[in-house]
Amino acid sequence: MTVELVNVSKTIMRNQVLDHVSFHFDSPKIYGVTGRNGSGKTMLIRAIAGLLIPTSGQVIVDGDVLHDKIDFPSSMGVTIENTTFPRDLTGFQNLVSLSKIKKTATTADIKDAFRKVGLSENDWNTKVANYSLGMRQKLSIAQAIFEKPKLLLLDEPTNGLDEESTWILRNTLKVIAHAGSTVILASHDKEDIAYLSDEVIQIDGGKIVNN
Ligand SMILES: Nc1ncnc2c1ncn2[C@@H]1O[C@H](COP(=O)(O)OP(=O)(O)OP(=O)(O)O)[C@@H](O)[C@H]1O
Repeated sequence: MTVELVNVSKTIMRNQVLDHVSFHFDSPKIYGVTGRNGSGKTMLIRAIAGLLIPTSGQVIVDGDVLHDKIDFPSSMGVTIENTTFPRDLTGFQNLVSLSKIKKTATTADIKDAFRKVGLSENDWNTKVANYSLGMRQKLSIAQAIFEKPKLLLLDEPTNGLDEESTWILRNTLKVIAHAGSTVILASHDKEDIAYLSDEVIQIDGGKIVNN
């Protein structure tokens, strides 16, 4: 999947959170977006996901302009900070209920996604109310990958993960990219960026500063 940002700017309450961002994302590749707190990483991810409408400029996904012909990229998985899930359902029940919306994934795909993020069968049969922070993070990533999206957008994916889980996830992301997807991840973690990125995007004050 290709994503083209053409002069994308966004102003929220006089704060310019994205400032004339132009970039071409391609597959199969992992893009690491990095920058200090408040630099605009999450805003960039949101704009690509169709969750933020630019004040000016365009986001073009596989040739289609977002908020014109389409509202969201057609094949997309996304994690945004503080994703919430119904707490009385198990992790497995949560993903089964999501899979009923688009009908693009089987229960085998869901179990496969749990394994790929390091959630055990015991974990995925536990109610989300009893999940730790790291387990919720894994569920959020499983939610993003279970439909095998062509575009995967991840905001701080290793936040809250222990070392073993971090490596399981990093290897999973490499496999997903090599299978042909475009992966864009925002991270503060230097090791995430160094190990995962085919291309690094440094952002500051809503601008890409390394291109
Ligand atoms: N809901 C909001 N309304 C208005 N401004 C916001 C909102 N959320 C974030 N901002 C502002 O947008 C700018 C970019 O924020 P963003 O969340 O993209 O930063 P970030 O690089 O992801 O930061 P962090 O590393 O802390 O996650 C900041 O100036 C922030 O104050």
